Amino acid sequence: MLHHLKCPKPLYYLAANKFMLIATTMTLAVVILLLQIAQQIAHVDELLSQLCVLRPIHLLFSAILLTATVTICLMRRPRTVYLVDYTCFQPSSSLRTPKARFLEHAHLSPFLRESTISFIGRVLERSGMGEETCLPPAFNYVDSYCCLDEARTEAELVVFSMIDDLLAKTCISLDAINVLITNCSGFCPVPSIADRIVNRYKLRGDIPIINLSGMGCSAGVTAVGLARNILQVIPWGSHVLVVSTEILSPNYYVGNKRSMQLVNILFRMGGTAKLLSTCRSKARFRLAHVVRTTIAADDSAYKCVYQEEDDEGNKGVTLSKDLVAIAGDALKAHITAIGPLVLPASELLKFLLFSVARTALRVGRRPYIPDFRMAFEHFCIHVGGPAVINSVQHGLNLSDEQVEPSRMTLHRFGNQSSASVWYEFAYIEAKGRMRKGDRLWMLGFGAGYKCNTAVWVCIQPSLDAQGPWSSCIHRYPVDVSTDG
Ligand SMILES: CC(C)(COP(=O)(O)OP(=O)(O)OC[C@H]1O[C@@H](n2cnc3c(N)ncnc32)[C@H](O)[C@@H]1OP(=O)(O)O)[C@@H](O)C(=O)NCCC(=O)NCCSC(=O)CC(=O)O
Repeated sequence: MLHHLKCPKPLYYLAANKFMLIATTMTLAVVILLLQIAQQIAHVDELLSQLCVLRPIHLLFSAILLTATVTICLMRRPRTVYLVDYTCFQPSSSLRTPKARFLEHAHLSPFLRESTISFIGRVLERSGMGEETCLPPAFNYVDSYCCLDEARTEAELVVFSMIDDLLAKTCISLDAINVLITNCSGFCPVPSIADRIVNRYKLRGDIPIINLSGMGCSAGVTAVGLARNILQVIPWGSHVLVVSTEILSPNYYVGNKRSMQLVNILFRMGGTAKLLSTCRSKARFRLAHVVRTTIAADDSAYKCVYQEEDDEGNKGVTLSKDLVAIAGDALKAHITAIGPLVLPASELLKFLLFSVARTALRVGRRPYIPDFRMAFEHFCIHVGGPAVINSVQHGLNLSDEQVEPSRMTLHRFGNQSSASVWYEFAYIEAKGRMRKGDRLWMLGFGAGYKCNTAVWVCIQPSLDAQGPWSSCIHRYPVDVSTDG
């Protein structure tokens, strides 16, 4: 993905600036310190005699000034945001859709041509998905008509069950939830999903609610970033409930355009609920960074995941064949922003030296790709499809073990849009791989086109963290190299 990366110049400048800043600050600090020591030695007697003439009122003013300065500095410092806990929707086995059933349904469809059905079969085999991924009941209807009630039922099933689990897990009272944020890209009923949550749980009347739609698969990270920003300005210790899902029933595509059928093939049910707070007492993770990059200004990037109607008027979402390359461009722009925040100085220095040498020697060698394995112990890469995962793996030089959570989530659950990265998070925890102090990179890609990051640092690993993997973690990892 990043091999066509020519020269991420901004990263070079940022690395150079960072070093210049560190070097200048350190030099200045040393010079000031030396000057002060020299002055003190020379004037120590003078200083002592001046201190003797200081009146108590001077000392009082100095103390007030110092306290005020420290208080202002502390107040202006951004508050740290924590993840109290999270839950993932665990679909019932009755919703399981083996590939044979999916294909049989395609055969029964009065709308699909033979060539479309054989395309579905080919892609299913190469999709990296197993036999246990789940779809809503509407996907089994032969006429594939989905009414609003059906879509609402799916939304309520997913959203209520994961919120119930989160309330039980965190023991938080409903009155302690101060803000609610939901994100669901393709199903935007009136009233919104967020309103339905307030209605179901009878949340307090002054709760601000935000409902994000049309924001694609990276919107889960967007919602976390929004929660972080809101937590900066509401009373300390408040809680924000963030709910991320994709509701599939109303978005089933019934036509024969291949790039629109791909969404039916790859996307599966899923959702997550998270509780964020500025209070650390019960938190399990600290939110270290949220960084968002959009390349929507570029026309092909804007149109590479695009909701539209085909020639016969069937609504669906087109996935462009260029999507993987465009995701690469978004990632390239993104690492320019995230690199200087997370990479150790040694890695930035290496990058700087390679870039200088490359420019000075004018060699057309591949640029140095920073080693993000030095910044993170765990990686949760959006489960876009096998081609997306492979390409991020190669682009960032990650090992098979580092992308294992992504491949296994694709195998067990399919592409669950913005919720996918949380099933990967749960996979790492269910495998018992999370340790105190570990850093996790959550990397979302989505329509727009966007690439978003959330970085989490583990405060307290869970002792019982099976989550959505409880019934199957012992069977994972599975070998997906033979699929297709
Ligand atoms: C679809 C695949 C699983 C197929 O895997 P393969 O290893 O077989 O690859 P392949 O390229 O040979 O593709 C097999 C067949 O699918 C066709 N094909 C592939 N991509 C296509 C597309 N976008 N539109 C139409 N056809 C497509 C090929 O032409 C080929 O057809 P033939 O067999 O006739 O030659 C993979 O290409 C993949 O993971 N693609 C990325 C899927 C994607 O876009 N995910 C993002 C979802 S959106 C999302 O999650 C959020 C976001 O990122 O925005």
